[in-house]
Amino acid sequence: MDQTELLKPETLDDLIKVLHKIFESDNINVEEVQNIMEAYDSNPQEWMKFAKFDQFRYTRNLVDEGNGKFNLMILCWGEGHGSSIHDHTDSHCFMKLLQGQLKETLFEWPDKKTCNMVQKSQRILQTNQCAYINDSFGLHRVENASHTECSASLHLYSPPFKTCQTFDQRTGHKNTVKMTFWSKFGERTPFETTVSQENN
Ligand SMILES: N[C@@H](CS(=O)O)C(=O)O
Ligand SMILES: [Fe+2]
Repeated sequence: MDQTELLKPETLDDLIKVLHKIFESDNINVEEVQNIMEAYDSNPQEWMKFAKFDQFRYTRNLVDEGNGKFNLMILCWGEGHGSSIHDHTDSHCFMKLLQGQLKETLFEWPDKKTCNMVQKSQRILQTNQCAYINDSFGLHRVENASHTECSASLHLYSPPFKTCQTFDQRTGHKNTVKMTFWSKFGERTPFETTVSQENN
């Protein structure tokens, strides 16, 4: 067993250190990363400085650039906020709930004849749970279905990516969209670089 599997990260900083160690290798064990992320008990005091909410849509807040191997970010979901149906640009995507709940709906990749997109499954992710997806699993949409509670999730993408494809649920038509950060390392990103955010 790899040594990192035995460690429980006590803080977010601890978790980031362990992730750096794991991603030094080019062979990623998905289950190992998922277990480590799940083992961290979310402590809002440790991540509050990154969690910047917007009134209208979910925000992406960069926490760590993982030595170029991964991007770690906190997504902040106000009541009713959700993403469009999208892919993950051939990257690994880990998603750990830090606060509240999120509903994840999986879809099949549309084929040429498809009009309405085919829904595969749906689940509710609970605080501290860590989900995983890559393009071979299909596409997903994530929503904070609550009308009274906001949610926050910690996402790790490896390798990092700057665009993804979004899909129209009724037609299957796709668009490439830029993905931008609402804040980086706790500082609000200047306005010019956030105008094209379109996935939310
Ligand atoms: N993959 C999405 C968030 S989610 O809906 O999984 C993003 O990075 O913005
Ligand atoms: Fe996603």
